[in-house]
Amino acid sequence: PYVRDPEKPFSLADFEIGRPLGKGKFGRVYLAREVKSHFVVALKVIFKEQIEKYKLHHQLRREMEIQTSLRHPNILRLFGWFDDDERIFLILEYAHGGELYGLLKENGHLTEQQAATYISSLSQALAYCHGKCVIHRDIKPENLLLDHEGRLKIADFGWSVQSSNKRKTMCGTLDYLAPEMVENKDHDHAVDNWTLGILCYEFLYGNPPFEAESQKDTFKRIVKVDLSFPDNPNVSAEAKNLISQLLVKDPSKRLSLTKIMQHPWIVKNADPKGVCLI
Ligand SMILES: CC(=O)N[C@H]1CCN(c2c(Cl)cnc3[nH]c(-c4cn(C)nc4C)nc23)C1
Repeated sequence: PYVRDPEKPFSLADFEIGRPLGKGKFGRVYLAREVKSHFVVALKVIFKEQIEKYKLHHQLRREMEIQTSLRHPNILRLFGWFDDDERIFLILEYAHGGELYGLLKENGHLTEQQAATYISSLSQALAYCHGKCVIHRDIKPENLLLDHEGRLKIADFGWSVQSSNKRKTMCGTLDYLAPEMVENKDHDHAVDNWTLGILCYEFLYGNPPFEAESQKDTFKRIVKVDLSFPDNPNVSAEAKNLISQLLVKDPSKRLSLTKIMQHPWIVKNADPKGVCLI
């Protein structure tokens, strides 16, 4: 097979560009193929004048250094980057299965096996990040992708790219923020544990637990932890038990990532290989 000289930097000429996958404030993401190897990637284009305008060089560099250093089956790879006069190009792993959110909206909710497998994968990915002192992986649903085997991939570098379909309602939503964040207190990695509780609820019921007509009402429901479980045959008592141990106001009292992975509902329902053939 074709082996590339590792020293030779990539350039745009090395890629054939395909359809747009998503777009956002800082640029677009395209399906692309490396010409010689036929290797398929997602190519994220960021306009330099946008970076200059918002003074975001150091944040972008930090995000790229972090993303390049993270190697985990549930974190989307950043293979490298290159630039031309007006654009920076990030060479990203392509997730063939698309957005997990699409699967959730299509079926209305996930099975307990799917939900437990994805919560387990997220917990493992976050434990890996926290182990490398990388916190605050922004795990909103639009950042969760699936590979060709249905394995979850966290695709976020802080450059939230609004994908090309649906989820316009997502941007600016408070639904996933923990109390200490909406109350603007300092927060640490325990916010991710809260978000896992939100996601687990949403995977099983089809919508986040504190959804309300207005942001103000969502805010009130979050700070009050106004949690209720509608009667639903698809949701077991163990699932509710896990969610109730994550959606706890005091960050120090939330179930740790290790305890999540050992929870009976996870042990019983999660696929050990993290693969959930859809
Ligand atoms: C957070 C984020 O980046 N969201 C969007 C934009 C790029 N991005 C992808 C990224 Cl960054 C990587 N792989 C992807 N695969 C897909 C995709 C595949 N199908 C069948 N449909 C889609 C959509 N999208 C990506 C998804």
